[in-house]
Amino acid sequence: MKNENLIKIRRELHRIPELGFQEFKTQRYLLDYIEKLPQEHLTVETWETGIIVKVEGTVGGQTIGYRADIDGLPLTEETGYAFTSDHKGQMHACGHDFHMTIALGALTRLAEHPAEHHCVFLFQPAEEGPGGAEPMMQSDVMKKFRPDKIFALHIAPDLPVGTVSTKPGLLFANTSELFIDFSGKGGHAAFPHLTHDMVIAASSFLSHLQQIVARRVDPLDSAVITIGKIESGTVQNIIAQSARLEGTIRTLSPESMDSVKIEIEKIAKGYEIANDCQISIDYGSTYHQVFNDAAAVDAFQTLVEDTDYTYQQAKMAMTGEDFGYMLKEIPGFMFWLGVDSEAGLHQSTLTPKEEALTVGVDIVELGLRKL
Ligand SMILES: CC(=O)N[C@@H](CCC[C@H](N)C(=O)O)C(=O)O
Repeated sequence: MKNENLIKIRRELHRIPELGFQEFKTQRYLLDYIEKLPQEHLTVETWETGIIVKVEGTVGGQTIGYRADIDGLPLTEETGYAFTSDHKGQMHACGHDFHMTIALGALTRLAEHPAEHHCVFLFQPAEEGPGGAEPMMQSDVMKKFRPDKIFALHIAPDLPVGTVSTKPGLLFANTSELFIDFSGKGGHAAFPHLTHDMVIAASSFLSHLQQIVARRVDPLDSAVITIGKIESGTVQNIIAQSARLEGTIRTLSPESMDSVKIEIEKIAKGYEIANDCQISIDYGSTYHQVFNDAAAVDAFQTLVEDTDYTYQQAKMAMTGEDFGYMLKEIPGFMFWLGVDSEAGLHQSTLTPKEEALTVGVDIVELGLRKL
């Protein structure tokens, strides 16, 4: 398939970003495309808003899987693209439009010329949250199509087009969402001593959270606590009776995740006493770390080095990916695909270079045929 066809698909998908488990138009778009491919070797099934496509091999034997995530983010796009999101406040700001297009490109090639072994394409919902990989793994449809090896890619804005990058072992962090609700006595702005101000409680709690990373986590280990959203108050002259912090925790090991959570809970107990308030903590969804199989990465590196594309050793990143749940059960790996964008992931101005689409299709096809 020519890059211009891939660009057309990417732009059409870019217009219709949808949040986790609401990817109805996206699923329809993907199914419409898949239905137009040669069907002789294909089996297509849906799971929730996701899709699984099996391409029967000409000989049989092992099954290799490729996973593409399909959801968008709650972010207002500011790219200035002519094909900007039709869905106000939602955007493909993490490259899932690329991931899906590349999967369709590779699927097209495989449907036309199947590999000797079987291949499975997983179009997975809800990577950004609440997480589609874990329930998809446990589904009956996955039991039927379960691959023996699996891989996936993620766009990398900081890498040039033509470069792919990964590493054996730990690639991405353990994650846990973090929702903290504060509730206390509000009142008149002029009489603070008669209230317990939840704006003050939540904002100092927020700063205190950073002390966990600075003083409770071994400096040779690593953790991130990010609060991405604060909500509190109704008007400038009422002391707020409630506040909410929304964020995420990232650690390099599941054990550090447990200790960070214990520290957060300890601080919360202290704040409840000091601010005469109630604090409730909800950890939302958690993702298992992305741990790449060393032998699979080694084989991938050899394959890529045999092409005109560049293989680069990656560093660990504090990104999360629910693909980690698939890798927990099936050997495989995730890799970065260079897309050279000045703006990074989760930014409203993310503009990955579309020349990277063909690179992605070439590499995914290679992996599916040769791994
Ligand atoms: C690749 C990527 O950006 N993934 C997301 C995964 C988010 C998981 C969850 N909603 C959380 O925020 O903890 C990321 O933010 O790393």
